[in-house]
Amino acid sequence: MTGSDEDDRGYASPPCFMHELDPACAGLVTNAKQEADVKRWRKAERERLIAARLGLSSDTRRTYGDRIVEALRELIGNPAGIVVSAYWPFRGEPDLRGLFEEVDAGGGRGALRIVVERGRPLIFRTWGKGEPLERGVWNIPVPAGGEEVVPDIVISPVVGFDPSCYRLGYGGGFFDRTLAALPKRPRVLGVGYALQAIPTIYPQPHDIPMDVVVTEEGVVTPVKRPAD
Ligand SMILES: Nc1nc2c(c(=O)[nH]1)N(C=O)[C@@H](CNc1ccc(C(=O)N[C@@H](CCC(=O)O)C(=O)O)cc1)CN2
Ligand SMILES: Nc1ncnc2c1ncn2[C@@H]1O[C@H](COP(=O)(O)OP(=O)(O)OP(=O)(O)O)[C@@H](O)[C@H]1O
Repeated sequence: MTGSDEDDRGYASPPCFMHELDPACAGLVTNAKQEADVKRWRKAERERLIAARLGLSSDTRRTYGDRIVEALRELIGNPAGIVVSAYWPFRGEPDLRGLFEEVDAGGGRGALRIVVERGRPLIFRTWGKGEPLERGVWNIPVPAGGEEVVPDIVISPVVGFDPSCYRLGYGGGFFDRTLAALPKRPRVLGVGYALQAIPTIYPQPHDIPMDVVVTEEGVVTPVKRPAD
């Protein structure tokens, strides 16, 4: 159909009406793309960092884990009357299980985290050395009994961390959902090896920074962020 109005306009594609959109809505389009980019980047970065961690020999991981426990002992201080949530290590995470005995001996309570369901916050149940465990989601051992508690201190293993102490985890969103849902914000002590330090995790609105991160090299405190 030559000579139609269409041809006379001379455009190769329909005009863009983006400028007529509500700017907030146009922003959503950009944010959705950014979010997808960050998700893709995080997935690749998790794989790289977990592989690097598993690349450490078990002897090295044990030595580093012992140093991390020493620093945590200082940070926790007197555990009398408080609930400290540690974790059951997997995929090469530092093994801090000795802390459960120390916390109990000092008059505190140790607790383990439990995945109730994907997309839901974690819950915490008390656990002490020798008490029964059962297999939870992803086969992570969880207390078979114990009492549901709100921890005063949460020791959180990282896959990666940045200078602002933002945490990259396994991608379930459990950490941030749990902190957002707790009735009282606990002290959050991240733990990892120094090789898990990255320049940024590209923090998203849901990401909540940790108070400190402990590695075999010492304690990282967050650099001030512009919003502070
Ligand atoms: N030792 C330990 N226990 C813990 C945690 C932890 O970080 N370390 N978690 C701390 O919060 C929770 C478990 N978090 C997990 C989250 C995701 C996957 C996981 O395997 N995810 C999928 C991919 C998910 C995705 O990208 O959508 C996978 O790797 O195949 C495993 C554990 C509770 N218990
Ligand atoms: N408070 C929240 N409310 C709703 N969704 C959330 C919340 N926190 C995280 N998510 C969602 O969970 C997904 C994974 O988040 P993120 O990449 O921060 O996981 P992660 O911190 O690496 O994982 P994990 O905490 O399980 O170790 C994201 O798509 C995010 O939108």
